[in-house]
Amino acid sequence: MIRVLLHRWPGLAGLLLVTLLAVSGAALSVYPAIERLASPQAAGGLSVGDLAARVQAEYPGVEQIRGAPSGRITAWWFQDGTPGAAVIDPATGQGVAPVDASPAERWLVNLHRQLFAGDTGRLVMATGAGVMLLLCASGAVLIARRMGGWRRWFGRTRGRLAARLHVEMARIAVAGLALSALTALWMTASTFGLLPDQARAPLFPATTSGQTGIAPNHIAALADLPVAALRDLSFPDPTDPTDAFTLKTDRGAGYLDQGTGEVLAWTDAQTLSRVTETFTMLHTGRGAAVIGLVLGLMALSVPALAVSGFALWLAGWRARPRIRRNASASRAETVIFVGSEAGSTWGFAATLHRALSEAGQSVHVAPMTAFDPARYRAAKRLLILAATYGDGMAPASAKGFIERLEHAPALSGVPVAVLGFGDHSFPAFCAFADEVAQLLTAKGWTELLPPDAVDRQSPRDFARWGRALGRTLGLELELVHQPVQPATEALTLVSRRDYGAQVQAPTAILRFALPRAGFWQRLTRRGFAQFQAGDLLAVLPEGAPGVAPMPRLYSLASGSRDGFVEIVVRKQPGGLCSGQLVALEPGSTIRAFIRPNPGFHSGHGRAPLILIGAGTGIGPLAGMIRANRRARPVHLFFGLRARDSDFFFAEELAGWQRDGRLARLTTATSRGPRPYYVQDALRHEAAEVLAMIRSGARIMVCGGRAMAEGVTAALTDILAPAGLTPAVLKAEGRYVEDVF
Ligand SMILES: Cc1cc2nc3c(=O)[nH]c(=O)nc-3n(C[C@H](O)[C@H](O)[C@H](O)COP(=O)(O)O)c2cc1C
Repeated sequence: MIRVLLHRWPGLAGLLLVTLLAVSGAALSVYPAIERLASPQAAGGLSVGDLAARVQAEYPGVEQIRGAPSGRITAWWFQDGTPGAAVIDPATGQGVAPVDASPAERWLVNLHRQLFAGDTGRLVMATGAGVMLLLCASGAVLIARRMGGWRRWFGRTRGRLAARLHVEMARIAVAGLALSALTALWMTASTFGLLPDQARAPLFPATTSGQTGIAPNHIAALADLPVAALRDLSFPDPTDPTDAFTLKTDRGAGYLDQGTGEVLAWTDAQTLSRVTETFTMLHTGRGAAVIGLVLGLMALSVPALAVSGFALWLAGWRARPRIRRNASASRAETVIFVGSEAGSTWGFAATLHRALSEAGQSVHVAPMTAFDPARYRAAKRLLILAATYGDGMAPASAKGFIERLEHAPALSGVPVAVLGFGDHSFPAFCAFADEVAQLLTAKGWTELLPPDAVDRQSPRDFARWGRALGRTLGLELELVHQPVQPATEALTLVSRRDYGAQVQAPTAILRFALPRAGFWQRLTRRGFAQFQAGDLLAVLPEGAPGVAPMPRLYSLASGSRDGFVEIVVRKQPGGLCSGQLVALEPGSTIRAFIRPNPGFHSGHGRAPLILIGAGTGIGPLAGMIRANRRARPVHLFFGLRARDSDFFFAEELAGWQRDGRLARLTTATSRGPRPYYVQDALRHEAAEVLAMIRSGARIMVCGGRAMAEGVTAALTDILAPAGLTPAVLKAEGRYVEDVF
């Protein structure tokens, strides 16, 4: 509700208006600082009386002197029949600069306050400020939720780049943006006379002394008044004895006799008008130039927030299949939650929605991020379809679900079923769905069905679960879902290098030409337009005609900047896809698409990298070293069987060592009189490894499961003297694995 109604829709609707307000406001924020630097300031002890006398000496026809909170003094006069005005140097009373703002500033002010459209424009801009305030308030609540509480406001952010950027900018800028929006609304209300804050001048005195000619520096009320407190001093007509000085200060307003200097009438400013003055100062920065500049800088985050917010919405919108006739959350009997990263689970959810709707139920489908039990007033059951990513992590559309579930009371009489979507070749098979199921039980939710899993988007697994669900609900439920694969590209093999024949493990490094990315891919930097080593190439094997093949995933040993697509493939005994790939000849083609794997990217920092790989696991690590053109310190531990048979990338590794991309290479060969594995090499170099970790190194492991377990055991021992564990490093994102 907060995310959608109070943040997403107002944000999308007000995107351009709020951006325009913020950018013009940021540009205007520099003027008060310039004004402050350019305006001569009054000396500390100077009184308004002395200032007025100095100005009068220079300009005998002076009519008005104004003081701004910034310290700028301006005067208006009438001399020899012509009006004049200038910024005044208080030390001399002489004009030093013209009063008028520059044309650029005037143009910006007109745009920022009223869109060049008078009162209507003012109201439009005020609506923009209102939307900004709403976005700040709802955004702050969403950040607190995402971070797991207000106290963790500045905690580590995770997730996609656009989401991270959005949160990181917002949590710094939100207070300033809210202040700018609030003060803008207040000023608009004051402009339209909606606040009872106008400094009410007292009634003009009915009688005066009838005398004229007192010098301003002889008027006690002016002699005691510091220049900083002056807002406006209007001089009387010396030929009219019934006229008087009009004085406005930061404390109030009144009239002074032009013959005796006596205070004829006075009204103190009301609290509200002081609030208005303070708010105006904060908003415009006039009188508080540094605050103005800081707020201006914060306003500059708005275009970036708008772009990242829009990109997030667009990505979510594109990833979600259109669910037709989605019942509202409050009326649905069955609520289906989807945890998905790449979108395929949404397809399963759409099939389930259609089948249940056809059986006469009202069904609502939502991402797991929208979980809010208070809304499901008519719900009789909840169904959770959750994929798993990384090392048992939540997928994008389930971020924050665990925290929400922890804080929500169980709905009584509303049982829940959890169906995991995963891939058995990952060690943490459906681990996120398992975590959800366990937490539901711990929080006292009733189980509708025992937790189940769909392996590699298997239509059979899904249909089996559907039948079990049907039995529980007393329905005939036949779920037929054939997952739709992303569009594939044809890749042509350009070269191959063969290894492993001597150790009965035929392996090839296959290099394909980079296919031309389509317009949309280039625009959104997806697919073959933008990938890096560690992402996955999903290859569709040739199968029996009419049968949709499941893609097989291979870690990429190259990035799009390399200009080719490279993978390392070992022929698996009886393996359909690996057999076909290893048999490819240059010129032949395969069909494939890119699966991003952001959890296994080397990142951009300068922190050292410890890369550990065995066998074909060297592939993505070699690609990361090739991309290391800025010579970040990289230490590679490479486990192979025998140097003369499967030392993949041997020549390139030597070249990368020479040109600084690879700082150090340690190989461990397992075949021979004394088998030696990467975990042995790690223990052997424990001191160096620990020193690198202490200096902030990130560890990346790629290869078979047994090797990864051996590495974890070795690192457990190596880290112990520093009071660290692999689990701690994993939680910090400094220890990542790509295990098969
Ligand atoms: C980079 C990556 C990491 C994955 N990690 C796991 C994992 O740790 N455990 C698991 O069971 N499945 C894992 N999977 C498999 C996905 O969970 C599975 O393909 C799922 O059906 C994807 O659903 P989605 O398309 O809705 O995101 C991973 C898939 C990818 C591409």
